[in-house]
Amino acid sequence: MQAASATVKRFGVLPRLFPGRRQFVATASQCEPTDPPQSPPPSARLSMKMSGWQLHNYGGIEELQLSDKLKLPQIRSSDECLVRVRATAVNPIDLAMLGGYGSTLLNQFRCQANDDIEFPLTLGREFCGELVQKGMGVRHEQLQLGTRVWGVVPIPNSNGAHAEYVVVPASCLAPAPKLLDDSEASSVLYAGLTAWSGMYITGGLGGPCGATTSAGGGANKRVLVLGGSGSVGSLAIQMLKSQGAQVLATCSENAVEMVRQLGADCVVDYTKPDAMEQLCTYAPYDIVLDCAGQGGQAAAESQYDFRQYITFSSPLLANIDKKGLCLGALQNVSDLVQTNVKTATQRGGVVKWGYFYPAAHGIEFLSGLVERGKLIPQIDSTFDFKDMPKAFERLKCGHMRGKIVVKLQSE
Ligand SMILES: NC(=O)C1=CN([C@@H]2O[C@H](COP(=O)(O)OP(=O)(O)OC[C@H]3O[C@@H](n4cnc5c(N)ncnc54)[C@H](OP(=O)(O)O)[C@@H]3O)[C@@H](O)[C@H]2O)C=CC1
Repeated sequence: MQAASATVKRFGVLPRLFPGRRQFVATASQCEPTDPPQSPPPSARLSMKMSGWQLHNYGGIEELQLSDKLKLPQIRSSDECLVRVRATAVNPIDLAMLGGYGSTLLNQFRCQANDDIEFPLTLGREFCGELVQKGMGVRHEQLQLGTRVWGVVPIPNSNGAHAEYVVVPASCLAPAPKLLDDSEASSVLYAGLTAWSGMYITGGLGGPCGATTSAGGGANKRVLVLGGSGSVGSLAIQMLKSQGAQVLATCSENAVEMVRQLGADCVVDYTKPDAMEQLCTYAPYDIVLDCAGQGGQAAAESQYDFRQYITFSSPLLANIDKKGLCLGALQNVSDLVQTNVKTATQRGGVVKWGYFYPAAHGIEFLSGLVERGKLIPQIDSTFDFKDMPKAFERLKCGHMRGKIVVKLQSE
């Protein structure tokens, strides 16, 4: 009885904050009895305004504008959650989207889903924060109000994580691993799920179970990771080693030691004249994972053999930006076929395009690795929220050694 009244006090404020969406949002009595009695969560302190970085035009870093008068993003369907962001990260996709990359296709999704116009747009694909409100359909026991969570924002969402609050589907969230602080926890999932989907969905490394469950897999497979020093590459190496794969990785000279420490069995400095020769020595590879922005064309030009070459730098969105939906789609088919004809005849392998995919079982896989101490995030640099443009400047300079983190709250 005591617990129930405490909870009413805690969540009684929510329907008043969002009068139009009462049917989607968990209130006190609806959360009981699964919610244990807790001290008042931050939801009780939600205000209608928040700070966030927005774009009103595509362009350079100067287009990023900070405002403290933004409307909180709204829960629009019963499976969504509102999270107060404590830390977020800046990824190459943010910099690209700032310049308008992918807008032709992504706007189709955005406008269909939300009846929204293109701007304002808030970037930011991943975060660590606190669950402050959830839709009525969110029944996961682990997702209680007040839970410290980590999560990702699906690409078409126009409200990203470079703001005090973000709304995402519950499937894009999980409790943040206790071993990681907020900054570390904000830096894993976007790159981690990219590597995971490349390996297990596109590459089929663990068979059907690897793609549809958190089982992983890949023991004794030989994988070459191009760009082992960056965000995706540094996580891919650790994920592969945790599954018993043989891992070769490329990076530039000053990252060789770091990449070795991540567990790569052999590290090749790609700037050395004999780099290609060295890579040929260890071929053939079951999978080459291009985390270095090389693209499919590089597969045809390589001298080593492989079964699959999976690049995360596909021309898919750029072709559609350039030629429109129909002609761009045709161009994509043509590019993929042409690249594959070349590589099949020259190297005997296939080229595939890999993508970030926000799969709940991928998050579960990554959570498991962190909890077992098999995956340690690499942080390149950390910035305060007010210095977001500096974080973008850092990314623009390149030569990343892990992730760029932006903190909203001190830990
Ligand atoms: N399709 C998708 O859904 C996604 C695609 N991506 C793409 O994947 C790629 C990797 O992303 P991310 O890890 O975040 O990027 P980062 O910028 O964090 O890492 C790239 C790394 O590659 C190194 N590098 C550059 N050139 C080479 C080379 N020729 N050989 C080996 N290493 C090289 C860089 O260091 P240095 O220059 O010092 O060598 C850097 O450490 C990017 O192109 C990104 O756009 C990422 C996420 C999702």
